[in-house]
Amino acid sequence: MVFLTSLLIFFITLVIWWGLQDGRRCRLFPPGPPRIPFLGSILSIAFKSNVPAIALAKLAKIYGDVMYIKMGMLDGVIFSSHQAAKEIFNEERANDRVVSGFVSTRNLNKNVGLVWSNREVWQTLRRFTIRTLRDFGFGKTSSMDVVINEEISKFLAHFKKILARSETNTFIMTKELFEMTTTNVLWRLVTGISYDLDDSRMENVIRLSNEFLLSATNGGDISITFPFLRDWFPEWTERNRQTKCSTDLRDFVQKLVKEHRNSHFDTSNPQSFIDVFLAKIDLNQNDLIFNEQLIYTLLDLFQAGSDTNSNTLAFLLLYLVMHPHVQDKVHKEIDAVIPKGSDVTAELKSRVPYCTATMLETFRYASLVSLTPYREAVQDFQFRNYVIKKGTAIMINIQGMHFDEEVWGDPQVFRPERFLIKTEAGFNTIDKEKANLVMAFGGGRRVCLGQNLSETTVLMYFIAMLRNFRFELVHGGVTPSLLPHLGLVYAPKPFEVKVIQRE
Ligand code: HEM
Repeated sequence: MVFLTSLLIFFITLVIWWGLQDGRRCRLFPPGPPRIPFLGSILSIAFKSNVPAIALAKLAKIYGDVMYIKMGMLDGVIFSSHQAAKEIFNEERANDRVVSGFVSTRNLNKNVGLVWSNREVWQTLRRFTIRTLRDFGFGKTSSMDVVINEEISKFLAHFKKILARSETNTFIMTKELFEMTTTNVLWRLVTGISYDLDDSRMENVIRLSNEFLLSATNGGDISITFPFLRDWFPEWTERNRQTKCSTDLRDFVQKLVKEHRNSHFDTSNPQSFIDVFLAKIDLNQNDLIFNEQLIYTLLDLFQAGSDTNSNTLAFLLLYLVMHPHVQDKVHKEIDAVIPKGSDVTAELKSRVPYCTATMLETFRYASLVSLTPYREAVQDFQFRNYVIKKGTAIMINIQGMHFDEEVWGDPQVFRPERFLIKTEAGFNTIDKEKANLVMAFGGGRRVCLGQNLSETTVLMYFIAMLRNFRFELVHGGVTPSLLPHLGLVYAPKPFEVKVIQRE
């Protein structure tokens, strides 16, 4: 009994001591939910929602748009309003990425690639990549149109073959449908290669990339909140799976570069991004450009670009199936604006406001990347009246902002009309102010490098698909779920759909 009482007193003293220390440590930090030893605020988050970004958005309504959060061993500040995001995007001391947990596993603890590199390496590679890809047509509407249209034609033929196999014209829609074709668009611009849509080697590589992206959570991933658990329980914490996927993906890219060097490579006449990179390596003009950086840059472009566009298109079809009146309006606009037999071009964008609004609403509603990949405070700095300490993770809650009732009014409703305003002449046009509130691609100096390509690809595939088909719920079938598979990039759950070929 004496022993138990002493233990209880010891425990209570320890908790009080911890509380005092914690209060002193966090005195100047932004406000946040209560913390307990070891777990921090994890329970407060878990009680709010099983979707971390939604839970954090609910807490932000209580504690404010700049909120301190302790998750296990991670100190983080969550930015939950457009104003707060804008302010932190301008903060030079919050531009680095946090490199730990699954990121360290993937990048072997090195400062490499585009997405998770920092400082000079990131600056050099980002500048070089944007410039070189632009030379190969990336971001230039006319060249992208040609590539995308060729891939769309291949894809439509492939899709019709899939449909022909079904007597009832129904099939299970998965995000895989668009993966190969949208990866081809990107990969052609980066490597010059376009794969067959049933190429099994590429299918396998895309599967590995998916597996990696779905193995981690966006917001409080255990590999970052309790990094030591990765060494103790590599299977349970997904470390083994992530190591395997990363090794296999690296092997694929290494082989690709080798094949490229052996077969296509001519320094004087570069045909793709890889060629220019290899030429730079050979000239050794910049000691930040070397083989390993090429491997990780390609890996980053591949992983950042393959799942994102295809998942967006799958989400888009899901929303159209669930909202047939939106699909009717899309069809009406396409039929009125695009003559039969003509190509779908990016230039059309200004003439299809309803389709553009539907795409924007999809970016908002799907919130594919729910929180921006964590950034890190590289030194202590003052933000509003608070101090953000060196090493704090900076998280911008994209999904939270996309579902903020004060901004959108009815965020749970899929309603493209929210992005439209009428011109004086009575035509619909995109409300630019509203469109700028869609944060799907992040912002500031680390804004998504593929935004332009994505918007063009998604819009052109969307129009091409809807011009040819109508998508409907299967009568008597299971109602599709709007809830996504969680992961670093959200994915729609498979759903059954009936496809009707349009005249
Ligand atoms: C629907 C499609 C896409 C979405 C929603 C998306 C979203 C994002 C987001 C939220 C970020 C983080 C930005 C930040 O920290 O502020 C990002 C970064 C990035 N994205 Fe995308 N992305 C998409 C497509 C692509 C494509 C097609 C590419 C390929 C070129 C790409 C390449 C990158 C790269 C390289 C970064 C890292 C940028 C940096 O840290 O400097 N993304 N993306």
